[in-house]
Amino acid sequence: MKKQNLVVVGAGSTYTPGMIMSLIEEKKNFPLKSITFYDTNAERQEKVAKACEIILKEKYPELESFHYTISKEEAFTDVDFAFVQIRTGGLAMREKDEQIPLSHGCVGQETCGPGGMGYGLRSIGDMIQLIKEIRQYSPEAWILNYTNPAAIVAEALRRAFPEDKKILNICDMPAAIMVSYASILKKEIWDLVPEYFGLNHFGWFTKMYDKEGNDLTDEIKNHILNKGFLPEDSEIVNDPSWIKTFKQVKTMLTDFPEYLPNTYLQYYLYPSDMVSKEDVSNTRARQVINGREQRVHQLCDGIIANGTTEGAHLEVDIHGCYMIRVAASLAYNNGDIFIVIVENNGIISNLQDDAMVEVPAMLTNRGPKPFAVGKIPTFYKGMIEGQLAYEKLVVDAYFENDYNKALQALTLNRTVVDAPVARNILDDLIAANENYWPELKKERELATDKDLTLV
Ligand SMILES: NC(=O)c1ccc[n+]([C@@H]2O[C@H](COP(=O)([O-])OP(=O)(O)OC[C@H]3O[C@@H](n4cnc5c(N)ncnc54)[C@H](O)[C@@H]3O)[C@@H](O)[C@H]2O)c1
Ligand SMILES: O=P(O)(O)OC[C@H]1O[C@H](O[C@H]2[C@H](O)[C@@H](O)[C@@H](O)O[C@@H]2CO)[C@H](O)[C@@H](O)[C@@H]1O
Ligand SMILES: [Mn+2]
Repeated sequence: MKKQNLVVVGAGSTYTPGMIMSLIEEKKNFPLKSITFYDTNAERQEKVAKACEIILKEKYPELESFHYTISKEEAFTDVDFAFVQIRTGGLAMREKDEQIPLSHGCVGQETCGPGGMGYGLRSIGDMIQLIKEIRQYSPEAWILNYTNPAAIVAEALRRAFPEDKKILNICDMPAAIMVSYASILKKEIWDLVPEYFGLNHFGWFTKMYDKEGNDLTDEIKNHILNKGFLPEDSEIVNDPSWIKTFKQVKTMLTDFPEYLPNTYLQYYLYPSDMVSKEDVSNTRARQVINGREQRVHQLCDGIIANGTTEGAHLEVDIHGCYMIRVAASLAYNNGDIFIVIVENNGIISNLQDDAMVEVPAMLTNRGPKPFAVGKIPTFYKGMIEGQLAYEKLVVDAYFENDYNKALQALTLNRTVVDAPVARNILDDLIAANENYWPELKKERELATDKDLTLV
């Protein structure tokens, strides 16, 4: 088995120690020659990197090289895989994405609704720049992106790099949900074969099988309806916010019993309820700053101070394992099935071809080979088309510097709907993102630009 050279981009992320533990756990499936960390924030990366260096020395002695850098050339030269997990604007801007819509009575969430637009218009530019730079130094590398909002980033990358078939956008949410299904069924997640369709953070499981082909869907549904639903992945099992979110699956399944919903649908199906339960001074970003970020930084500080992982609470999580198994299937032509984000091209036959959809695909060294979904029923088609139009308009707004497209996007979003509210939120987001967003011009300014170009 050829050993891989991996670069982790955005290595100062709170997910990196979990990713390293998962790489250690999965070393037989995805053996590595080298790991390089890259981040624009040297200090944030160094803390995580120094701890990971100790973890790797103890638990991955066969790894030939580990180093961290802020030089793109050093980081991106001759890599086989790039795992990209950046957060433009950091958690501080995430907090604004959540607070601004809430202050107008709308859902305040990282990837859903106006917050997703705020985050998307920040992520796109950095992501395009990074892909160009990775390609400059490693034209053949697989680029696995899980930078959020994955739906908007995937659409932007589809447009910016139409010929590049080695960029794959992925989300871990379907896998985290499957960990809970596996627990209900007393099986391993890797024994399950899903049928699923939708957009990122906006989809449904239609069926769940085991590898022998037994249909387990009703067993899962009955369990959820009778006993409820809880997170089981180590990263979120004890997190009150995730527990609340998973519990909502029972409500969604009771109201819409046909398919098993992605947890993120709660924001689109019950927006008023979600808003009424939020505290604007303690949104999810604040909880993460005081929770996961602090915990990960303390963990790293402890390992660095002791010079050993002894006594450190280190865990493997589904986020890391999922990304790594996806990479392994691409690298070694395993043909395993994973839910990933790909261009529709007829997979969902009654949805436009150029939608970036989230569906199961067989992953080979030629890329993802998605399975046909066929026609989807009216309710899901309607929901998806509204959300898709929103996502496409956000990306239009980015590439065309068009204020009106952004306004149309927010007005279409199920979590907003009301045009004056959309305008107020948009104007506040523009003010908050002045250092990050492209300039959005109103119709009159765009028309003047056009006239000047013609002259
Ligand atoms: N797709 C999924 O299902 C999934 C799951 C988990 C996390 N995520 C995403 O992973 C990312 C990381 O999340 P986090 O909470 O750990 O954030 P974080 O802020 O802790 O880490 C992100 C890191 O990226 C760095 N960074 C920012 N811009 C950069 C750039 N242009 N180049 C290189 N590095 C840059 C930051 O300095 C930081 O160290 C986010 O985009 C998050 O939404 C996605
Ligand atoms: O609010 P956060 O920062 O805790 O989570 C936001 C992310 O939520 C999903 O990822 C889950 C993942 O599904 C689970 O397996 C585990 O690893 O925790 C993650 C969150 O902590 C979602 O898929 C991501 O896109 C979000 O970034
Ligand atoms: Mn996700």
